Amino acid sequence: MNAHDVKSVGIVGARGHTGAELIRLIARHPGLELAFVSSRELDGQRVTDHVAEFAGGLRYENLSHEAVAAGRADAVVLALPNGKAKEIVAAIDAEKPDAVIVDLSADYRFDNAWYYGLPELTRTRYAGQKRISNPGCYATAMQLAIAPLKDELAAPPACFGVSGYSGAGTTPSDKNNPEKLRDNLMPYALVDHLHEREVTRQLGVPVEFMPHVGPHFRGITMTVNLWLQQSTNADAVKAHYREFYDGEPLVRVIDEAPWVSAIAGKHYAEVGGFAVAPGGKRVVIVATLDNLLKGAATQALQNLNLAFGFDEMEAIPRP
Ligand SMILES: NC(=O)C1=CN([C@@H]2O[C@H](COP(=O)(O)OP(=O)(O)OC[C@H]3O[C@@H](n4cnc5c(N)ncnc54)[C@H](OP(=O)(O)O)[C@@H]3O)[C@@H](O)[C@H]2O)C=CC1
Ligand SMILES: CC(=O)N[C@@H](CCC(=O)OP(=O)(O)O)C(=O)O
Repeated sequence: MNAHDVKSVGIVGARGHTGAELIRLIARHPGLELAFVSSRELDGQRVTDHVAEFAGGLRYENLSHEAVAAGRADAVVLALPNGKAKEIVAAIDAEKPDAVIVDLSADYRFDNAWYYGLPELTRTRYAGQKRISNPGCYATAMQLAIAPLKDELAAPPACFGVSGYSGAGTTPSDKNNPEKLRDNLMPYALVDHLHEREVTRQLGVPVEFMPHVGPHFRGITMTVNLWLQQSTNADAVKAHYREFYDGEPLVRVIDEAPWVSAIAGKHYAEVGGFAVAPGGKRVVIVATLDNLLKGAATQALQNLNLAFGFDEMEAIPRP
């Protein structure tokens, strides 16, 4: 890769869990470099002191929206909590409309002007859009589990999800308090979670989602109960999923129900289980993924690679 092909990326909210993962991924990418990393709390501190995989003298900066927009980045990744993107997007729209923006929050997932980037399911809709909304972590797991059967459904899929507590970010709450989570499983937002609406909108079929947070740090287990119109058997369902995800390095279809401990720190999702109830119309499928990687940073890198014309898997370790 020639030096002039190297694209620069700025990260806003770079102290957070997903921002740190993205710094690690960009550090190993031959075609990307970091232009800036913005954080209020870490202003002035060296990135190497927080992300060991990063080499170089770059320091975190507390940048205003205007400074972000005026920065030299070809792409800006927003890794801010929900509800914080609008003003910064407006500043970039005004100053540098051709810059790519990848937003990790939920703020643009319902906006038709933005490309929704779940590559395995939506990449054929990518047509050079510069505004990219990165899917939610649970929403990624649900869509990967349901999409191959979405046209066969007889009822809304019921999705039981359990997330590690890194899914709740770094702002202190019960959901990321290891003391309160010890020996515990915390149900929350049992109807109308944002990801329920996100998946319903993206797949075009209603889904029912019941989230929980557990005592582990990273990784999601999504167990999905699907009622089908026609009866089937486990071998047929497995074969259908293998064919649907054939050639997808970041979706591994396995026979058994996957364990979350196996995908923590991994870039791919696993989909398996494929239990079929007597009668053949009720199927249970389990998907696991690392919420910080395929559920966030790895997916953001797939989207950046797509936007810059790199191989979609560039710098993403293969299974
Ligand atoms: N965690 C996960 O598993 C996933 C998260 N996401 C989404 O990605 C985004 C980032 O998530 P995550 O990395 O977990 O978040 P964190 O809470 O870990 O980090 C958020 C970052 O944004 C900065 N920030 C700027 N403004 C605010 C503010 N008003 N309140 C709090 N923090 C602020 C933080 O502080 P500072 O400025 O001091 O650096 C920090 O750098 C969120 O929208 C989240 O919903 C999506 C998929 C998965
Ligand atoms: C355990 C936990 O709290 N998880 C978060 C989801 C994290 C995520 O993907 O959130 P966004 O849709 O906000 O990007 C939640 O349920 O809100």
